[in-house]
Amino acid sequence: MPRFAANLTMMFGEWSFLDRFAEAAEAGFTAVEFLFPYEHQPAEIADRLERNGLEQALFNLPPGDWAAGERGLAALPERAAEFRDSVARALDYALATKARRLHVMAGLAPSGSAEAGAAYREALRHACAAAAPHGIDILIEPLNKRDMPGYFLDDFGMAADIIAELGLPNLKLQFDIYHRQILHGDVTRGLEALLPITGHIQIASVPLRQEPGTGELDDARLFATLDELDYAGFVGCEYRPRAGTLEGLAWFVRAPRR
Ligand SMILES: O=C(O)C(=O)[C@@H](O)CO
Ligand SMILES: [Mg+2]
Repeated sequence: MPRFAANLTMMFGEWSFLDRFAEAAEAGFTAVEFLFPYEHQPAEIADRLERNGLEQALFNLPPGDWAAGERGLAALPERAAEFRDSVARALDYALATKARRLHVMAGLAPSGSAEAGAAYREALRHACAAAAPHGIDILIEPLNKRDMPGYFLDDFGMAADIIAELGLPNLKLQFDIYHRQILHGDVTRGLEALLPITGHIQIASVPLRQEPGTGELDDARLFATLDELDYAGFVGCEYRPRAGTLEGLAWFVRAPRR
């Protein structure tokens, strides 16, 4: 069974953000992820991880003005300086929390735009160079067009091509099974083909983005497939509980504590 990371942005919303760490540990999780830690000091997050014996699997770089609809900066040529600042800020948090993976959001830009493509590649080169000395991977995640209309990285083939083209050892794919199913389907073959370049996996039911096992995919079989493929990374539980986080955990198989 893969090692699951509770997504503290979507799960445990019944508690305040800092209290979600203890609740996740109590529920049996040994790792967590979330979108953004930036409303709290790095030391506060590190303390919650330490106190609850949790590993920080992943979080995102600052995405620009999220409340105003921004969804990342990397593919926005006019925001290159701000993007570089966001890399430094995220690395401060990654070092404090011992996170080994950072998700770089591309932003809203036409997928076919040469200018956006060039800015994106330059941004990824910069992020990977800054993260590499710390043993940190930079992840890119294709997002489906229904949840994230206008998002630059909207295709798994495009992500794989960019990773191959840049050839950076710490640039990896964030394979979100929910987005994969909506964008392309063919999830098992996708995992088989892309696992060598995958640094993180996420799961949610399709189409409602709720608990695994409640949608159109056979999630238990996909977890077995990950075991068969010797996937040793995390599976982030990036779903919105249907009727309470704890009430919806019947699907969850606790990993032995490491
Ligand atoms: O939406 C997702 O899926 C994510 O993983 C986020 O980090 C980006 O919105
Ligand atoms: Mg995701």
